[in-house]
Amino acid sequence: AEDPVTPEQVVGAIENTFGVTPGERRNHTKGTCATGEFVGMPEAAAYSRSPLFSGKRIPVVARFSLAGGNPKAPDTARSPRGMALEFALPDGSLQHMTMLNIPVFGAMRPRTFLDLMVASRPDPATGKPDPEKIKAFKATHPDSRAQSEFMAQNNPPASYASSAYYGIHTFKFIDGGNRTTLVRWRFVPQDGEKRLTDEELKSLPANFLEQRLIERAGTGPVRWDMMVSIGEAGDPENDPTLAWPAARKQVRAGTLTITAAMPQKGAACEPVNFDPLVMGDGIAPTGDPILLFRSPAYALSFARRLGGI
Ligand code: HEM
Repeated sequence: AEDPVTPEQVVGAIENTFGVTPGERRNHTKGTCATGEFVGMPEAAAYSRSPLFSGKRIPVVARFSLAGGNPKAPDTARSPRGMALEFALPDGSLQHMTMLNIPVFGAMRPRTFLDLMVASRPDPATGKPDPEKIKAFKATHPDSRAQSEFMAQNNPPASYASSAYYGIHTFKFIDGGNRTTLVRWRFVPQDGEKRLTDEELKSLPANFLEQRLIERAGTGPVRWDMMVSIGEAGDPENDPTLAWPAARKQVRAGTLTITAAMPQKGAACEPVNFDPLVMGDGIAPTGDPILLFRSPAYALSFARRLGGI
């Protein structure tokens, strides 16, 4: 079905809801830079010819973030956390993975995301979103439910280092013989998943995620296992709101190691546009309308912040 929503409308709606911090990202404005490396496993090379899985050490620039355009969002906020990775592949090309700590997204079409931004705009009288508008949004957008349910049942992470991050979209792995496999990937923390308790949600200060990550990386490497689910015929390919059956074959595709973290100002991740469609050979996008929409939306946000707007 035709969806005439434009990146200008959506980025404009994000700006209207959160305000603009000149020179900064329109979304995921609050964040922390990190650096490290990735080493792929031969099991993944059986599905994808990407140099990511060559077994060589691949330098990584990473950025951890809080969703939303508020640069002062409290680290206890019940919003998604992000992990964005840029891999410098041995053949000179780049691979991006721009993930969230939730397994399913809250929109199957850009229109739903736009409607959420409009519904979340603070009421000038209270400075907060109007609960009636949020209620009406939820009632009219069933594709938003899986994400809200997950977030209601799972508190935010205690540290960026103790969270899993999900690619959410379905991607294609392409092997040396041009055979395509549908996959979904996620990064599972070797530190284990630790969430804030209800008590901590009330008592912790606004800023602790950056400091905890810098301290954790200072004590030694922080690692995640990259896990890949292998799709089967009939698995949803173009809908990021639907999970795949848990029984899908799991392949350990590699290990991400973060060795240092630092404030984003002036650090390597700051000027990167983590466009999820930046891909090397051997990995390709599906027709997921959210995945395809993200690229021009990020480009617009990137152009504005580079222009100092
Ligand atoms: C219609 C859907 C979406 C829209 C319009 C949207 C929009 C944006 C925009 C404008 C940015 C800032 C880009 C920049 O200035 O560099 C951003 C950042 C980000 N988005 Fe999305 N997004 C969407 C869906 C998603 C999904 C599905 C994921 C995860 C699977 C995701 C993960 C992230 C992350 C992790 C960042 C921060 C990247 C960084 O650290 O630079 N977004 N998004």
